[in-house]
Amino acid sequence: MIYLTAGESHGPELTGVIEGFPAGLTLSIEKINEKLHARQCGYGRGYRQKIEKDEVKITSGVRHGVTLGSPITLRIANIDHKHWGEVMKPIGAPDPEVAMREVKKPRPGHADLVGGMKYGHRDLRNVLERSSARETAMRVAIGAVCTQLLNQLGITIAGYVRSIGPIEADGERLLSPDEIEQAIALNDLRIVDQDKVEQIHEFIDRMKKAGDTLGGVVRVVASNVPAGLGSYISWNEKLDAKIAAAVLGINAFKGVSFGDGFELSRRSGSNVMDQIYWDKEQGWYRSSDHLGGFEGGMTNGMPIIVNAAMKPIPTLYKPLHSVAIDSKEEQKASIERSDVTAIVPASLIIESVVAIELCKIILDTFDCSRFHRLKKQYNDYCEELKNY
Ligand SMILES: Cc1cc2nc3c(=O)[nH]c(=O)nc-3n(C[C@H](O)[C@H](O)[C@H](O)COP(=O)(O)O)c2cc1C
Ligand SMILES: C=C(O[C@@H]1CC(C(=O)O)=C[C@@H](OP(=O)(O)O)[C@H]1O)C(=O)O
Repeated sequence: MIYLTAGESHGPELTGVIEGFPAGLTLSIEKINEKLHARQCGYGRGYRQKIEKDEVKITSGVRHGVTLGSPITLRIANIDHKHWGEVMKPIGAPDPEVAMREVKKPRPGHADLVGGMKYGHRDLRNVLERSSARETAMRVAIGAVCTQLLNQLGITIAGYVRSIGPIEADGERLLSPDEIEQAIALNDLRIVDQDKVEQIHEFIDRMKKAGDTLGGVVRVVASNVPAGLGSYISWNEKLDAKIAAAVLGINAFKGVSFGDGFELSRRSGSNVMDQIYWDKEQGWYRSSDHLGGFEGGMTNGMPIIVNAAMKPIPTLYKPLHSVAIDSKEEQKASIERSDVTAIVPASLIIESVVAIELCKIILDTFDCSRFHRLKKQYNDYCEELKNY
């Protein structure tokens, strides 16, 4: 399976194409739209989310709700485009009467300056529009398609927020996907610790007033994943490495770890390795999951635990030092409408890219032309593992 996304933040729409997805999978549009809606929520988001109402339109690869095996095309309209029609029209010369809302003062932490230097753009809007995390709406839609395939194989994935800026809001133990779903349904921060909600709201409000921004850490847990996905044979077959690349492919993500993460490096081996057990009922299992479900680049049958760290949002309403690209005058960076923090939607976005990578490896490992056959092979494989 491969996929591609296209579209500018204030252009007419986002487009995604998935190729190599099996025929015969029943797909729910409602479930895709639920994820898109969830990505728009979360305390700390900016005004743009009040304008958009993300909904997917499927224009190929699905008929009467069932996948055909042909490329699936997904489209999401940018409602905000109506305010940017002349500035962002794909074809036709710009109207000299309309201000083009050019961006000339690159924002530190954004792709603005380097993107302009590399591609020769003199209006940094040409960089900003595609480097914007608006694109993640499409990755969530693609992730939602992949999640439906995984769910039908019994695999579940859930993401939540572990910390926002300096404030920790983590559960003490590893929660089950159901517990995570329940916990995050209770607040607009996707945090497990309900007692911290007020404190974090106040902190985000304070940052907003100060013209500053926040990042955070999220965790995604994938459960009921069979052992042996990925391979130790070559570096580029290691599934943990593929997931890490997918996570760092999300705007503003700067760190990724598995299981107990960097903390593992401070402990002795006896406190890190997940000891091996077997019983007739469940076959092979471990008594702990410090390593986050990976050994030798392969899943080991324990839940996959991915932690991912997001830097603060780079656009500041109290802007930082910059230099105008034409005049070379020292100036404050441009201000574009912005979120204070996007760590809440980010937990769902990371969930989505983990789903995409898991789906890809499953489709690479088993016969992917027909879902029914894939499922049979997959179940046989799981049975074989149990009897090893
Ligand atoms: C869901 C989400 C929303 C974001 N919203 C904003 C925003 O409103 N303003 C902003 O400056 N950056 C925002 N970002 C981060 C930038 O897109 C990102 O930092 C920038 O493209 C530079 O890429 P890099 O941080 O990966 O180097 C957002 C990121 C995500 C994942
Ligand atoms: C549009 C989304 O996020 C955008 C990501 C983003 C950025 O620079 O990454 C900047 C902001 O764009 P705008 O200036 O249009 O408000 C965010 O709103 C979205 O998540 O749907």
